[in-house]
Amino acid sequence: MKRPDLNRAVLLEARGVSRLYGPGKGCEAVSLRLHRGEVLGIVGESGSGKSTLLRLLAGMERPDAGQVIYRASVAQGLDAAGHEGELDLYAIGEARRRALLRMEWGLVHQNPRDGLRLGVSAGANIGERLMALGERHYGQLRAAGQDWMGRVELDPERIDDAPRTFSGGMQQRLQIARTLVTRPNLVFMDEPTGGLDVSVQARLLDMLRTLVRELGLSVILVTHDLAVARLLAHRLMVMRRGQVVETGLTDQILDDPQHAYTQLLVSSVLTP
Ligand SMILES: Nc1ncnc2c1ncn2[C@@H]1O[C@H](COP(=O)(O)OP(=O)(O)OP(=O)(O)O)[C@@H](O)[C@H]1O
Repeated sequence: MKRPDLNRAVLLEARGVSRLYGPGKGCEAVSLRLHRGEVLGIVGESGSGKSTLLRLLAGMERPDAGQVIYRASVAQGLDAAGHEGELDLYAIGEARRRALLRMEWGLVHQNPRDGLRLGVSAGANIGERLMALGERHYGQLRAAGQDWMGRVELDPERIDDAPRTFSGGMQQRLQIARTLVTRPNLVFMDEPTGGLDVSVQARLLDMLRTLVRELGLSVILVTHDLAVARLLAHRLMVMRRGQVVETGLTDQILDDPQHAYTQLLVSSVLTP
């Protein structure tokens, strides 16, 4: 991925967030900044705390300490100066937090079944998020469903089919369409290609890369797969036992890791 413009405004910021389930288990005093239009990859071996951090950042689990700040004004492309539009995620109410996730953010789960509604059609899965934003016109909802099925390389003719009739890779594509149709200001992805066959993974990754670039998405990406991180992320944060051990541009981290743990990770010794 191209070198990002680090002068871009900060969209999401974590200040010393912690959530520990036991010593070294969870996430401890993590600070980070995600700039608008940037993909930040959080990498580390299984159990290093990546998913815990993602839940804290996405407003799904309250940290024991620290703050998560979302700059709504930056999301809307407005001036980043001042504190206007700055939301302290855990100081606002639960309803507002949930609304953010529904209306402004997107979440791609590792398992598409966690992100889809299996009882309704593919088209309804895509249209539903638009309806939450106020779109009521049936023809437009259907057109958006077909358009997005095409964009994620699903056959638009299958718009009325239930997701459970799709393969795992197709379900993941549908989940991505459902997430991105509303053009979210911030997207969280948790192992988006995990659990799929290698050949299916490669195509999906290629498609995701294109969408991220075309839409200029701001993404927090959790993955243990360094090949996925290499392809999608501008910057990486390496976690070990709940702490950040190294942060930097993706190519720097992967080609010239400084920390001994990152060196092991990159040399594949620790990757499953
Ligand atoms: N709700 C919870 N209650 C107790 N322990 C938890 C909970 N969630 C996570 N943990 C523990 O915290 C540690 C970090 O887990 P986490 O899922 O964040 O790691 P991860 O890097 O995402 O790993 P994986 O890739 O395997 O999901 C693990 O030891 C896990 O067992």
